[in-house]
Amino acid sequence: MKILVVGTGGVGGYFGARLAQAGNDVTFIARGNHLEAIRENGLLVKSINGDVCIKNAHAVDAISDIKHPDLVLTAVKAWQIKEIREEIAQVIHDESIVLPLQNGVLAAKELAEVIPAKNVMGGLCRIFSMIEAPGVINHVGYKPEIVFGEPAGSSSVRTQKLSRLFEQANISYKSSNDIEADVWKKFIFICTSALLAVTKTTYGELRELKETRSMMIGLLNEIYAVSQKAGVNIKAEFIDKTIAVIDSVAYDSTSSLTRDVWEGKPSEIEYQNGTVVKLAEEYGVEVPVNRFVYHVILPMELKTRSLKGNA
Ligand SMILES: NC(=O)C1=CN([C@@H]2O[C@H](COP(=O)(O)OP(=O)(O)OC[C@H]3O[C@@H](n4cnc5c(N)ncnc54)[C@H](OP(=O)(O)O)[C@@H]3O)[C@@H](O)[C@H]2O)C=CC1
Ligand SMILES: CC(C)(CO)C(=O)C(=O)O
Repeated sequence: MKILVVGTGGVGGYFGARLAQAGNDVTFIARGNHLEAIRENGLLVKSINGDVCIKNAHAVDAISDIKHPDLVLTAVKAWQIKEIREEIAQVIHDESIVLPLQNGVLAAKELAEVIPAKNVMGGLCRIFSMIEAPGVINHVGYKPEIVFGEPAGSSSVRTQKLSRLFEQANISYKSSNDIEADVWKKFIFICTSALLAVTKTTYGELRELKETRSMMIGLLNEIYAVSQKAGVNIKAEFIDKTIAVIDSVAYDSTSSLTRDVWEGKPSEIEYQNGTVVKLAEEYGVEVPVNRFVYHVILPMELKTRSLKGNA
């Protein structure tokens, strides 16, 4: 299968390398010294599941350099979707699958505003990985998994095609019959990242102090209430299950947004708690904890973006 990985970071670098390792024709979109290093030395993925180096990885900086991919994995940060969607629309063919792996609930919608909706599937991923150095990805935690599904539910020829692809590449996957609910479930969980960021805690520290634990539970319940107004099919027990997951993750775990905020990098706050606040306003739901963490991070976010010329 001809695969285009747009964004060769923690996510795109890992999954793209596993697909290339399995013999697929993978092109990686990267830029700057990361692209140069990949071209010079190949793409090295260090992983708790076993390292792999894709020598002679096909890496370019322009999406327009590749024509007619069968599968496009979008693996840029959520706010970068709007920067890449026009170019993707220009290179795909009638049956290409565009599969977003972003955190948040807006990626598929933002892609389908420009790319024909029939080409866009719903998706998400789980992994703990990052760019360690130019040309080097480090997968340090979580069993990597891709979840995908038809926006309308049910299995299809292309969900079967993706299942075979990931199976052959030894990538854990779930073909979902309700990808909207799965994307929202991850969204509810991941929105605790901003609470970790503002309280300067790991999941272990956040959950053990009763004051921060109660904020965490409040934050989760608020997003659940928004999901119900949005008509997403999630049962109320999901919140208790999420709390149980948080109680079971390694004490020192954090998440990508938390680390981005701490490191003064642009973060996905607009696509996480910022989105919760906007949707809550639309639906008339009170979300005081989400509003608080969003507003605390916002000044740092705006400063970081203006310093980096990204505002
Ligand atoms: N990392 C993780 O553990 C997990 C991440 N996610 C989600 O996956 C998504 C991707 O995250 P992650 O992989 O961590 O992000 P990274 O920042 O590690 O990777 C994104 C890469 O895409 C590059 N990129 C962006 N736009 C372009 C462009 N136009 N041309 C070329 N390269 C480009 C970025 O370059 P540059 O830095 O120059 O912008 C960067 O190297 C996010 O939504 C995240 O929330 C989900 C689960 C786990
Ligand atoms: C929490 C985690 C690692 C799960 O995949 C994640 O999505 C992130 O760090 O952004």
